[in-house]
Amino acid sequence: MMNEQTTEVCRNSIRNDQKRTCAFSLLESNLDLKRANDISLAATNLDNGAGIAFQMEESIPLDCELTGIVIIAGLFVSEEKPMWRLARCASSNLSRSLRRRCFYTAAIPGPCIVHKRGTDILHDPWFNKDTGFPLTERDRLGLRGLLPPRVISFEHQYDRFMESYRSLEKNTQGQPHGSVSLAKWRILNRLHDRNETLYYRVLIDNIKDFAPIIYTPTVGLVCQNYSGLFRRPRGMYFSAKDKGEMMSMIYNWPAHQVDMIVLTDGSRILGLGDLGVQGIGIPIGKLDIYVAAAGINPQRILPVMLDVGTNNQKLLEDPLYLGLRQPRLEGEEYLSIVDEFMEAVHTRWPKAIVQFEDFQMKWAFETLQRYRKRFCMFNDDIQGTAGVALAGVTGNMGAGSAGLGVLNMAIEALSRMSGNNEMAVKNKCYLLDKDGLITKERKNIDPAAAPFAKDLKDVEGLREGASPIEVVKKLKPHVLLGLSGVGGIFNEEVLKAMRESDSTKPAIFAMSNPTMNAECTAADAFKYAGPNIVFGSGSPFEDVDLGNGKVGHVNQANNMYLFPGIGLGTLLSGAHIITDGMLQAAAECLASYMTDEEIQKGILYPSIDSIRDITAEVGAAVLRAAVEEDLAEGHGDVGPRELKQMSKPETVAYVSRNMWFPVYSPLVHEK
Ligand SMILES: NC(=O)c1ccc[n+]([C@@H]2O[C@H](COP(=O)([O-])OP(=O)(O)OC[C@H]3O[C@@H](n4cnc5c(N)ncnc54)[C@H](O)[C@@H]3O)[C@@H](O)[C@H]2O)c1
Ligand SMILES: O=C(O)C[C@H](O)C(=O)O
Ligand SMILES: [Mg+2]
Repeated sequence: MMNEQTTEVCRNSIRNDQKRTCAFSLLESNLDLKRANDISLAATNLDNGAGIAFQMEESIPLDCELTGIVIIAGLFVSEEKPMWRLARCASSNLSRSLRRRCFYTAAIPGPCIVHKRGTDILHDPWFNKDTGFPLTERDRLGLRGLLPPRVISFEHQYDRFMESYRSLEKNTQGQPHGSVSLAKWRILNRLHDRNETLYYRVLIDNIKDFAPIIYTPTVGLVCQNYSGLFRRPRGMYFSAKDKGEMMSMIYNWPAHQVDMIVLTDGSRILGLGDLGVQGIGIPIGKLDIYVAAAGINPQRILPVMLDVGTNNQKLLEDPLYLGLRQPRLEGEEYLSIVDEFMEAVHTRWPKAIVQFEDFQMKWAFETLQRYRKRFCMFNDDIQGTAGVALAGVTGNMGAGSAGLGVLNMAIEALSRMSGNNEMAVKNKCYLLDKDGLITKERKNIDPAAAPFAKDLKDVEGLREGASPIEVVKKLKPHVLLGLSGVGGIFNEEVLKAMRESDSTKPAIFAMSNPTMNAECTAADAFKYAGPNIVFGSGSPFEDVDLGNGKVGHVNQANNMYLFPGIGLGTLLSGAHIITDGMLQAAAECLASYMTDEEIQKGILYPSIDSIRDITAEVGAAVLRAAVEEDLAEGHGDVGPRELKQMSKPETVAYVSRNMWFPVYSPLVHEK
């Protein structure tokens, strides 16, 4: 606990607005820096919950010898520099083990009201702290005797988990990649089921290592094996059998408030096709990213599976399959189920945002048009993918929901950025699907693809249905974008043809997921198309060693860079719909995030490690677009007028400040 003298110095410093002195006092005093919770609480007391601001950059010399645990607690520091960013910056030079012990939090947790006691708390991952319950709390909540006597700190629990994870990595070396990834997913999933605070903390701190496990690509494998892996339900399942019941079912969800829903019908899971009810893994993974990247409170998220049957024969015949054993509903029958679900959600949580994910193309477009003016929703594959591909799009393979979504938005943005009219930009984009180049000669052309179909007289030397190699050889494109879901279609011949690109730095994006479905690997892209390419892939690949100390940089061109900011920005704006303007703002924000120098080096996106920074920027861009369109109704205590008055940096700071961060809150029981 903080001693009397230090408390007094800090109190005075705050009163006199000498925040720096206060920080120094904390560091130089003889504090017992081993008890994170104690310090956080002390800080809360000092400022009556308004928080302490520590000027971290100035107050902790980067080379100082730190023997204890550094506790960085307090609220937001200054408009331009949110607390956690300062903290991250200050802690970046510390050793790995000390860094992990830095508690940078944008807000000191207030007490959390819990309506249960005893084992019910231990079995509730929202509140459970495992061995971390302090003795006083064990008394208050009827937990004495239900846990081993020793109280283990959060940091200790964290280390314990990471040790077991690292030893799993060590012990499974050399084993097949898929089974190792599943074992890693299992250990993380068990923690998720048991203790959400610790789970999200390890996820946030190790996002680069863990994203490939809880999200793409391992989540694909999890979905494929879901029925066998199933132990406990997560999220909600609405099925065709629930027709007429959804309005009451929605009240079965235990949380009073839900901010973010990710919904799938399982019909196009990554590039793996129709996985029926097993697709629930996708909403779960996306929402984990929402918590980690956007700081959406995990008590306010809801993964949803809309089970309308499956056309996957293998699953229908699988005795373990957990979904409805019937073919997919079609037409009006299908839409009536989605309608009922949307109405039910809107009735209970009118402000909840619904992200449609991995719907097959026909329903992806149809539902987007049907709901986007009535509900706060967006389709991530159509609308969230565009910005990550916006680095420059002139050639496109895969005329599905993602490919068309990218084209639509990219044409608009590129024409705005370049000053060319949309038609001029569109003329430079060529669309291929499973039947090759799409031209006006195509029979039964999909209405969504029709605007991009080429007139044969404008594509001299090419024919309807021209193959990728024909198109690449003829057009010498600057950018080759793959959203086909078909692994390996950027084969050696196609990649070699990209050497003749008119650009000195051609871009090759193999965006299909998971890894097996990528249009090419990073290694093949650099090997066959040459070292000068810019490479992006939906699933992560290792950077490629090009010899002579040169590295072929791999960019993860995945909509995870955008959707968390779209959701968070919309939520904080209080807008009741998500407009093209808001989505465009998100895309342009990401497109302008990197410096020219970085882009020259082939680095198109920041490291996943800084996903919270990016999300804060994207979220702020979305929020400001909502304000400009007069759609922002405000959120919580912050009304539309305050939002309007915020400068750009103030908006970024506001967004960062509203990100939830996992720390154990004191639990208070109420009947
Ligand atoms: N990286 C990302 O952020 C991101 C975002 C969205 C989708 N995706 C991936 O993109 C892929 C497609 O998603 P979608 O929603 O557009 O699916 P979709 O089923 O709607 O569309 C797939 C399209 O690819 C075309 N196609 C199939 N075989 C082809 C071939 N051999 N050559 C050229 N085109 C071919 C199909 O005709 C169709 O037009 C999936 O693998 C998905 O995981 C990635
Ligand atoms: O899920 C992903 O990793 C990206 C995208 O939404 C997809 O459908 O592939
Ligand atoms: Mg998707």
